[in-house]
Parts: sequence; structure tokens; C-alpha cells
Amino acid sequence: MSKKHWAIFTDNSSKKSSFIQSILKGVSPQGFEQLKDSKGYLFSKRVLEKLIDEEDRHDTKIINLDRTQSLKSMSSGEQKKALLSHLISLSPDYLILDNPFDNLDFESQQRLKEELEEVQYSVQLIFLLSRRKDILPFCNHFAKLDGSSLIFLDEYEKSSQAGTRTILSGKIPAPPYSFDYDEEVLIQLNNVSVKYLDQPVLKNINWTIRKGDFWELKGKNGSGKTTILSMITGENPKGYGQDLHIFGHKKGSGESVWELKKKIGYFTPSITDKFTGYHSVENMLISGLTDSIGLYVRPTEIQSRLAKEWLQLIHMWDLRNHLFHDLSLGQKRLVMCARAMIKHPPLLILDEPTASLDDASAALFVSLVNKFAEASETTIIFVSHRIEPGLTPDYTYQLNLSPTGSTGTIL
Ligand SMILES: Nc1ncnc2c1ncn2[C@@H]1O[C@H](COP(=O)(O)OP(=O)(O)OP(=O)(O)O)[C@@H](O)[C@H]1O
Repeated sequence: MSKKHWAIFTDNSSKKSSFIQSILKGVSPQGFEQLKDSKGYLFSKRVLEKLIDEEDRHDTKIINLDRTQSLKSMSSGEQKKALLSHLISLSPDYLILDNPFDNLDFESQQRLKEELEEVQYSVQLIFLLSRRKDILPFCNHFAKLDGSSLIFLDEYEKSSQAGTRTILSGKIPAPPYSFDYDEEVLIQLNNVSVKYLDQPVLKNINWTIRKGDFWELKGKNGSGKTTILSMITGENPKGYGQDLHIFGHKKGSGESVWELKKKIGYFTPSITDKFTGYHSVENMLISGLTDSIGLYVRPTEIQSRLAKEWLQLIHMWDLRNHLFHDLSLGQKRLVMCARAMIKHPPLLILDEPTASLDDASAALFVSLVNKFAEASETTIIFVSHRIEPGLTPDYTYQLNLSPTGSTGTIL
């Protein structure tokens, strides 16, 4: 008899953590009672992040003991493969998989799907999915997590949120001040090549990024997207000694990393999802002007006015005094994205910003990015594995994965 495999759809309102914890702790919600005395584990981005932190802190390897590479330095596809093998080696009765296909390129998604296809015969699988496209054909039970309530669906409802388009009305607020950078070219990579030990990762990358451009950066897992971005932001020392110019300076000369960071807005979901401080929504937004997380001094009148305009734009003015901590995932992402935009930095990097968002929240997020690209002089680099419906970049830079190092193509 085939096992009971669940697809549970989640959205911004879903109280995912308490649902997951109740199953794992054996206080099973209705419908999951038979898992009470079973052994189960969670497969999620958070679990991976915790393992990475632990490996870092103890300078050891927790999973993947047979490999020399640390979990941290692996691509997302490699990390998820390692986590799945590790969990399977613990002989679970069931696994809860929280948006397992996020952050994976198409082929890695396919590979993970094939692996899960094998696993389904021996382990019960419970998927929590924010995108309905991610459902696997062997799922035979369906539900929706509405707040803390589980609504059972008789059969998979095709009438999903997919296709939902939310367009933001209203104007992008003006920049609070201007940055003193007037050159047309912001970033220039000439024949940039990178190796980690003996492993070539990038080969002869030539890429010119101009003021006001809106770029999408694509490439399979492990093709070197993060490597390029971290060289630009100054976090990766591989940029030094290369023919890489950022804001008119050759990498390693001129500006300090701190000065560079002031000109770059950086948004990645892990910043938001890890953030646990207790600040109001309004202060979180204003702190984008002061380069701090949260606000520790009284905002000026100009700062408060600007925050109001942004909060009205993203329809969150009514939530201004709420704690950031209590917002839904989609709302937090919007606030943090607006926070990265508020000072109109010369460069805005959005690194897989829609991962884990439900279809409606992703559409709202994309609408904000498109609008900002149109109305501002900021250069945007948007990294995503999914084809985001409605995203309107000017250009796409594609990294073509190869054992001799990824090459780049402008599409
Ligand atoms: N510090 C490091 N040491 C060794 N190898 C590394 C290190 N950092 C990255 N790598 C390797 O370099 C390659 C490129 O990694 P990178 O993270 O830049 O790719 P990516 O395109 O961002 O991947 P993903 O889409 O999965 O995030 C991968 O094979 C990765 O394992």
C-alpha cells in the first residue's frame, strides 16, 4: 500500500513553525495522529543554516563526513542533497519538507524530485509548499494551513493562487540625498577568473554594469553567482588582484569595504528570516537610512515622512507601530526590501528574494522591484532560479556551468 504523502499549502498567514513543532514533538494535529510515536525529521533551510553555524563554530563536519568541503562552501543543490542523505541515514519514519525546491535551479530541482521519488516508498513525506507548482505527483493527501488551522482539501484544487498578479499603485518616494557617483559604468569585470583550491569556478567573466541597469543574474546551482556578488560587495577576497572595477575603483584600491557597503543595498531572505530583534515596522524601515538594524535614536521629521511614504506604497502604514517580529514572512520581506531601497543606493542586489514566498506575496514583491527599477536611478541585480512571472529586467547575465569554470553570456 502506498504511504500517505501530504502536500500542505501555506501562505503568509500560516503558522508553519508551530505546526511543524507539534508534529515533531508528537502532539500531532488532527489527521496526523498516527505519527505520534514515529521518528521524524525536518528538512528545511533553517535546519541547514543551523548545521552551517554549528560547523562554523566547532570547526567540524556534522554531515557529509566523507567530503573535505564544508557545508557552507557548497552550492544550494549540494547542501540539500547532503542534508537529505544525512536525514535518510537516520532511518526516519517520516520527513517534513519545508519548501524543499527553493533556491534550486531547474536541474537540481529535478534531481531532488527524483531522489524523493525513491524515498517515498520507505518514508512518509509531508511537504509544506508555498508555490503550488512544487507539488509532486505521488502526493495523495492535501491540506491548507490557514493560520494555525489545517483545512483538508478533498482533492488537489487546481484553482490555486498561481497567476495572481498584484500591482502596487502609488509612486516610489524620492531619494533622501544623492550619492557622489556620476560615472556611467558602475561595475566592470574584465576576464575575471576564480578558483577554489584546484576547482575553477569562473572563467574569463566580462560584464559591464551601467547606472540604472536592471539585470537578472541566472545560472545553475554552483555556477558562481554568489561568488561574483560577494566579490562586488567586498566580502570575497578572490576579487583582489583581478581586473574588477567597482564605482570607478580597481578592487583593492581606493574605497574601504565599509565605504563600498554604504553604496550597496543588499537584500537576501536569510537576513530577514534570521532577524529576531524587537523593533517597530517604522523604525526598521528608517534604519535603512542609518545603515543599522533597528533604530536607536529619534528619527528626524524628514526620515519619518519618507518612511510614511514608503509604508503607504507597500500598504503597511496601518502596521507602522507593530513589531517587525510579528509580521508575516511576506510582509517582512517587503519591509526589508523597502529598507534596502529607501536611500536609493547606487547598487541594489536582490539575492533570491522571492524564495519561500507564496504566489501572491511573490507577485507583490516583483511589482515593487519593477516599479523601483523604473522610477529610480539605482542599478539592480536580481538573482533568482524561478522564472518570476511579471519580472521585467532590462538584461539577463547567464553563467554557464562548466568543469573548467563558468563562462558568462548576455541574453
Ligand atoms: N569558500 C569556498 N571554498 C571552496 N569552494 C567554494 C567556496 N565558495 C564556493 N565554493 C564552490 O564554488 C562553486 C560556486 O559557488 P557559488 O555559491 O558562487 O554558486 P551559486 O551559483 O551562487 O550557487 P547557488 O545557486 O547554489 O547559490 C560551488 O561549487 C561551491 O561549492
